[in-house]
Amino acid sequence: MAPDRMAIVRAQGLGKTYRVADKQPGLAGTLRHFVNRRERLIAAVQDVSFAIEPGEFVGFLGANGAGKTTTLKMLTGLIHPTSGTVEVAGCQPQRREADFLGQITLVMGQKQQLIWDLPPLDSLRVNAAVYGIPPAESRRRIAELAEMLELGDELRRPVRKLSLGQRMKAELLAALLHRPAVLFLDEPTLGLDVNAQARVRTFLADYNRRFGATVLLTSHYMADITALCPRVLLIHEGRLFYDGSLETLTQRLAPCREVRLELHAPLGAGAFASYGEVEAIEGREVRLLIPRERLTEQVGRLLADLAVVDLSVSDPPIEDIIGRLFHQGALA
Ligand SMILES: Nc1ncnc2c1ncn2[C@@H]1O[C@H](COP(=O)(O)OP(=O)(O)OP(=O)(O)O)[C@@H](O)[C@H]1O
Repeated sequence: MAPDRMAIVRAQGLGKTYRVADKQPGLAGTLRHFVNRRERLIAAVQDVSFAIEPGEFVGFLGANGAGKTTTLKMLTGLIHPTSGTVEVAGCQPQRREADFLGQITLVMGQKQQLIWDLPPLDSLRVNAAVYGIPPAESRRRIAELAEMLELGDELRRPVRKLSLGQRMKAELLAALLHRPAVLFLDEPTLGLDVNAQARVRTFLADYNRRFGATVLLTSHYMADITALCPRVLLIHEGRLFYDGSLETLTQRLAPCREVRLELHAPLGAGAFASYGEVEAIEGREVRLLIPRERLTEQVGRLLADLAVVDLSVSDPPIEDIIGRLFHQGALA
């Protein structure tokens, strides 16, 4: 890849190999390991190169264990690369210098920084002090972000009393108080209900537009990616497989939608063969994959031909799409 002078995030030949103890379970295994220590190497990320320009909103896709979190940890300096180089906002992340930390933020859907028993406002005051933001400026930023996030009184209630969606919005506020130029977001909508997901999404789009922030986002929800990310990076078994527009990727991925049916009575898989590909049958519930261009026609036929109690259409989970893609060898 040609070096890109404009890039705010740049990875060049990035790799990470973990060393793990190769120990058999049980006491005998522990003793054997004690006298004959054996290690196994896991190449979590291999030779990954990409460059992201300021203000871009990039989706980072890959199946479970593909290497996304490991890459994000290297980009934020939490772990050192085994090979290659990383540069973010002109800094080397692994040095964890104050200048670097002031320019980035990392939000992990499964982890929280807000203190459970305190209202978010208390944690926000601590964050403001840590980043050296003067009180008046910090109040102004909190008010601005709270308005964008539709947060009010929730900031005065202990975190443990907030809903998951309110908690995630407060987490985002805390993560953005220091106005980072680069946002690394790892599953920020994980477990949220559909409405809360949509609100977080709207906020992230507004934030990116208003502050020109650069965002690298991982999500298992295809809707997050399609709503926010014109460009995607796709990683598979630690290697970068695709870097380009989401549109082109979607055309390469099986362009199917998932149709869920509830029937009056169970039917065998053969009954659905002419409508689409059967993903799963559980009693009276059936999931089918139908190519987008034939969706209207096939749904019409299903409703006309079968005793359907309920029907819904959605994007198949991103995991399924990517899993199928590699299974079919479309990119491999
Ligand atoms: N600390 C660690 N020690 C050893 N192996 C690890 C460690 N962290 C991750 N791995 C392994 O490295 C590989 C990549 O993991 P990583 O967490 O980066 O994937 P991911 O794409 O983020 O997956 P997920 O979507 O499940 O979070 C996996 O095989 C994982 O088991």
